[in-house]
Amino acid sequence: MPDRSTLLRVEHLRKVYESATGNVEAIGDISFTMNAGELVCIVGPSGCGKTTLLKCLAGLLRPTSGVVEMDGAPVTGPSPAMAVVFQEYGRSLYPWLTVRGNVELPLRHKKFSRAQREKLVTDALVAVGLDHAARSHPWQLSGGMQQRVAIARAIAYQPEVMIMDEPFAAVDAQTRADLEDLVRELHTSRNMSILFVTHDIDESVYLGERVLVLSKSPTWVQEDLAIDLPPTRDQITTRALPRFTELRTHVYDQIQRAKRGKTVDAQPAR
Ligand SMILES: Nc1ncnc2c1ncn2[C@@H]1O[C@H](COP(=O)(O)OP(=O)(O)OP(=O)(O)O)[C@@H](O)[C@H]1O
Repeated sequence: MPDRSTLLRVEHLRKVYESATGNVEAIGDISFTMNAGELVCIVGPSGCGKTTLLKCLAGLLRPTSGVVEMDGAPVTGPSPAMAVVFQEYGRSLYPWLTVRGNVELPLRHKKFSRAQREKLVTDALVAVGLDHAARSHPWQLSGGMQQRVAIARAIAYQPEVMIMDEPFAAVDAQTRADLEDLVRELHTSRNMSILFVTHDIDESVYLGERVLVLSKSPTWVQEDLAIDLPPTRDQITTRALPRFTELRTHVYDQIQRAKRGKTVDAQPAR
């Protein structure tokens, strides 16, 4: 039985960027919770503050006000409980290290024996289907394979939550579908808690157990939608389900309303 206790709590989060040319209120007032073992997707109009939100959650940016808590403790800086996978895999991997070296690097800050480290790295590379490429360098791999390395690095780190910021935006459609299935597989087989930010409405519905739809900036949570699709998902059959179409249409409609700045009645997707 998966553990479904509260993992992440965000309450009245607000972020204002201050600069000489004026202040930008990126996040108005965001509150939500995420349970351990959940896969939650976040979508919203372009520029609505998704990246700002993730940086605040990951302790990379200090909120102007409000609270972010992991396991009941306030997040005040980068936390070993979280691993972040960014869109720009090219810039997040070290070209002079091998695939294995890249995955192993963050583990050097944890108190593992060499044997434990090697086991974690091998296990993570197997999980992403890259054990055969352990001795290659990132620049010898395709974009999709490089993003798998970044994901392996996050898995090996054994975070309590993996935070992904539009991780597949820069890969081709076929690779993207494979990587989406990898994320689903990590979630279902390892019970990984994943917070996944995407521009792509279909991707959010295909992946998520919940989709948080954000308003336009200054941002709040316009809808917290339960995705009641079967947990075993498949690119062809799941996307062909009438319920998939209903849900993606509903999210699309919410985002159109968000762009127009309309207040939305929390109509369930029926
Ligand atoms: N460092 C900064 N200084 C000032 N304003 C910023 C800064 N970073 C982001 N912003 C502003 O905050 C708002 C939200 O930006 P953010 O990048 O978080 O949105 P996003 O939803 O991730 O964008 P996109 O959909 O384009 O990926 C935007 O108006 C942006 O211009």
